[in-house]
Amino acid sequence: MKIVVGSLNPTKMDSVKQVFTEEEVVGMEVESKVAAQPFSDEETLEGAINRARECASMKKGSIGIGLEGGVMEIEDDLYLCNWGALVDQKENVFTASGARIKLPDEIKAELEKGKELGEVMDDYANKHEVSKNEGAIGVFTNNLIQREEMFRHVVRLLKGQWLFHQSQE
Ligand SMILES: O=P(O)(O)OP(=O)(O)OP(=O)(O)OC[C@H]1O[C@@H](n2cnc3c(O)ncnc32)[C@H](O)[C@@H]1O
Ligand SMILES: [Mg+2]
Repeated sequence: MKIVVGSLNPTKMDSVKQVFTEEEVVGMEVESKVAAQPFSDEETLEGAINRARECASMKKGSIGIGLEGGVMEIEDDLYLCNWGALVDQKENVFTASGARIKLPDEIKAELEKGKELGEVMDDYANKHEVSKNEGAIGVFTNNLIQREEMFRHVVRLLKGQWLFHQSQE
């Protein structure tokens, strides 16, 4: 069985490979069909589902996985949010979200100017491609939780729900 991941970002690809160890995992760039920087849970989830659906439809018999990063507001605070979706061969859709942390107000201010978090984080941390490495979650947790580990948890939640569904059939 083939797993198609809707991204070439190594944190996303590696997280799926860590969870689906027996399967062939391939990545492809697909459209999330939402803003490059989603600004709510709903929009981030929609991006993940769109990616997963497109991947699942690419090759018959394969499973599609979409992972999407975004931010969402709770009162005046902005939180990092991440969503994942798995679409199986029968077009069943499973969804799960990742851990969230509050972003500093200075990051919020930059995002409100219309910048993408990836770009803001590179400037903030004075690093290159934070989003493909530890991620914002890594920077702001002193690397205790990095982006790949956070996505790995999401992918495990997806795989587990899919396995449970299969066990009920
Ligand atoms: O190639 P894709 O799969 O699109 O990978 P991406 O890094 O762009 O990731 P997303 O589209 O899922 O995330 C939307 C935006 O938020 C950024 N982002 C999300 N989570 C992040 C994190 O933990 N650290 C840094 N940037 C993050 C990301 O770089 C994008 O600008
Ligand atoms: Mg992106």
